Amino acid sequence: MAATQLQRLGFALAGLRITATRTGLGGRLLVTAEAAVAGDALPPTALRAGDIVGVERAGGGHNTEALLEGVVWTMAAARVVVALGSDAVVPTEWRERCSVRKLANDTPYRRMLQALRDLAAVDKRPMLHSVLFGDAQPRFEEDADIQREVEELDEAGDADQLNGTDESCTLNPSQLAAVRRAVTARDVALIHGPPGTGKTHTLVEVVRRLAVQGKAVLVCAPSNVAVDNMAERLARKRVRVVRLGHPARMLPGVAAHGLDSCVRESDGGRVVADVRREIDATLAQARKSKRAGERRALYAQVRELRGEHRRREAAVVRQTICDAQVVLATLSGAAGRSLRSARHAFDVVVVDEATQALEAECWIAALLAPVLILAGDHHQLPPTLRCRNAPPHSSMFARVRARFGDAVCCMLTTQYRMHVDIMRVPADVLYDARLVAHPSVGAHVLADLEGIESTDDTCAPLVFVDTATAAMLESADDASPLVSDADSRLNRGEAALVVRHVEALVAAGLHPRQIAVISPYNAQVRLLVSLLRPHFPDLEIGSVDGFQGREKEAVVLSLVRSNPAREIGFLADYRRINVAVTRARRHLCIVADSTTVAARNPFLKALFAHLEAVAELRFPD
Ligand SMILES: Nc1ncnc2c1ncn2[C@@H]1O[C@H](COP(=O)(O)OP(=O)(O)OP(=O)(O)O)[C@@H](O)[C@H]1O
Repeated sequence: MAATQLQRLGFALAGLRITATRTGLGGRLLVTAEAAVAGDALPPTALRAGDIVGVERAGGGHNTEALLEGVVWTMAAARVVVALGSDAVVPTEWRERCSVRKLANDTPYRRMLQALRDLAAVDKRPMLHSVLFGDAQPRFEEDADIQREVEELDEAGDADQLNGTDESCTLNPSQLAAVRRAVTARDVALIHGPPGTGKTHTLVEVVRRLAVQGKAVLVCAPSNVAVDNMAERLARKRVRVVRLGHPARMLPGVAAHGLDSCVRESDGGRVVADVRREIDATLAQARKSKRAGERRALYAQVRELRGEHRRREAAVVRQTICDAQVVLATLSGAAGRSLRSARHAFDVVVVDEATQALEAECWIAALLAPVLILAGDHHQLPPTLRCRNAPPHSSMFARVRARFGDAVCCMLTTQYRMHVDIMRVPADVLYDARLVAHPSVGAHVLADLEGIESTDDTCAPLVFVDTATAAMLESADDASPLVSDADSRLNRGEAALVVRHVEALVAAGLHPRQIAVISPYNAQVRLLVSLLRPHFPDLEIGSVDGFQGREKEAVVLSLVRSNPAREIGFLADYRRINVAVTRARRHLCIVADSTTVAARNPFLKALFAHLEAVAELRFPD
């Protein structure tokens, strides 16, 4: 498709001119492109920092060979900066007219496939693999000396916290048990963290203790955000971390711990930077030179310098990785070039959000160390698979847990988020009634917050607006141009009720930033955005799937489905409903048609019975 057509869909920027090139971190060629008319803003686009894109000459849409692949480095109103490979040369004739188009990214897929091939080629199966295949029991250190060391670390950790050298909260008993189990694992350990139970907090402590013991630790997660979260928290605990990955995909605060940045700050890195400057100067000279012979010689010099740059940089990268106590990367990033070429041996690999990773992604991690620690919650949503006919799958975490149960898995049992009424059904039905609310949150409601008026809404942790008698039927989303939304549904009646509820919460004194409006259906999300965003720009409105891992003081949930056939589509996945109802801290309002949705599976049945018994009930007409 031509770049101009793609531009209309938000996937390309056409008619650009290149206004600057310079060598950036990692020897990448940073290309700045602006609108052809100087000073004009770029058209609206869906391109974001971190996207994989191709730079091509204008009209080059049919010739993918003449496309330079790179990553969007920064995006501003008037310019886009793309990081190309260190060997890239942008032909002079592209400079006046070029396009940037988004490319499909099959790297994660290729890396997973490679991990499975590597797994198949393993000669002598390590014990970890035997346990992961279910052929051997997981083992834990029972050696008295090691146990004593673990206890000493408990005491040292507590002392840090008491002395104020560690600003974080102490570990509760289930967290402490999970930490002890994880640091004594000889092959695999699982940490099961239901919503709000401090899974990441616990995992950070596991990693810190392993680092103190002198173990080389690799920390992974399926998403960049989850990796950055771990990196930030570990750095705050003064653990020496290095975060692998493209800086354009890291949170701004984490980029300082990025490999590029660590390399740049090192002595060897400064020499590399000198070589880079020499490359830029020689390139500029070559571009200016009018004599073909001289130009050829200068380009040859650039090639040589680039070789030297690569060699020196590889050595500094290797050293930086070896010097770090903890290396962090996405699961896919762990299969990338920097780690492969560093050939660094890790003692332990830790994977956060492991239930959001595909089994094959987890094998990337499992191939990199003899001990694997996975943390997650198999009762929340698994990764999204775009293939409609994909067979049902479970994560490595869920599979290993099903095989070995409590022999391998420690569950965190105190949650620090929800009022007990909000927590009750997930706690009883999914978490074996073992989940309890910490006293600091168990009874909290919105009215306890400063400046919030006491109303029926702000004093109620649970409100159920039942549309069963109101004939508010769902409809299909005919307006969406996207094929993927063909099955999406909306419900205008529910949307109006959601608007009314948000208005009431704001009138009682809540800041819109303290509220989230969520729905399982994208069409309903779009409708709610159109109704609410103009009045409440700070209100967060999104899909249930996109809100996993997040929380707000108040959540308004619209379940949408209302039809005579009582079809509930993907609401039937109890994990989606679990995520939806466990995001609120003090107030959850559910807008739904009980006749359509209730009693369709044991979880929904228990949820609606609980709503009828405990929630503040409303019946709109
Ligand atoms: N032992 C503790 N004492 C006091 N507060 C705690 C403790 N452990 C965790 N918390 C608090 O609980 C909240 C959730 O912690 P964290 O972000 O680690 O949880 P999580 O389980 O990773 O979250 P999610 O449910 O989003 O996966 C944080 O505000 C954290 O400070």
